[in-house]
Amino acid sequence: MSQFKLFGYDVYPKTLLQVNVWAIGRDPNYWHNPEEFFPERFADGSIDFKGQHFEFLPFGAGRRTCPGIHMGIAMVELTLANLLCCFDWKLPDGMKETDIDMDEESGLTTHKKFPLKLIPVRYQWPSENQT
Ligand code: HEM
Repeated sequence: MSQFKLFGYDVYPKTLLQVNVWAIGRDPNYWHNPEEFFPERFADGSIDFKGQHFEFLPFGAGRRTCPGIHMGIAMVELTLANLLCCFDWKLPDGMKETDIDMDEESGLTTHKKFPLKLIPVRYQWPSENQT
C-alpha cells in the first residue's frame, strides 16, 4: 500500500489504523438516543451486524471481518433463547428497572461494570400441569 491522505492526514505504509467502532456505534448522527439500552431499535430497521452497514460493526467488516461470526451468533442466540424459554426473570425485591446500571468496563472486550442481578423463576409449561 502506498502513502495516501485520509481526511487531511497523511497515512504512511505499514501504519496501524484502529477504527473506533465503539464511537461509531454511539454517533448521534446515526443513532437516536445512542446511550439508551433499547434493543427494539433493530426490530423494524434494515441495519444488521454482518459488516455491510458501517454504523454498526460488532464483527468488523471487510477482509479481516470476524470468521467466527456464525458460531458467535449461534452461541449467543442459543444461550439467550434457553434462558428466556426456561425462566421468567424478575428483579430482586425493592429494585426497579431504572436502577439497572448499564455502565461498561473498558477493556479489549466490553463487560458490564456492575453484574446484572436477576432472579430466575422456572417457567411452567402448560403441559407440565397435566397429571
Ligand atoms: C459474539 C461473538 C463474537 C464477536 C462479537 C466477535 C467480534 C470480532 C471482531 C470485532 C473482530 C475484528 C474484525 C476486524 O478487525 O474487522 C473479530 C476477529 C476475529 N474473530 Fe471474532 N467475534 C466473535 C466470535 C468469534 C468466534 C466464536 C471465533 C472463533 C471460533 C472468532 C474468531 C475470530 C478471529 C480468528 C478473528 C481475527 C480475524 C482476522 O484478523 O483476520 N470470533 N471478531
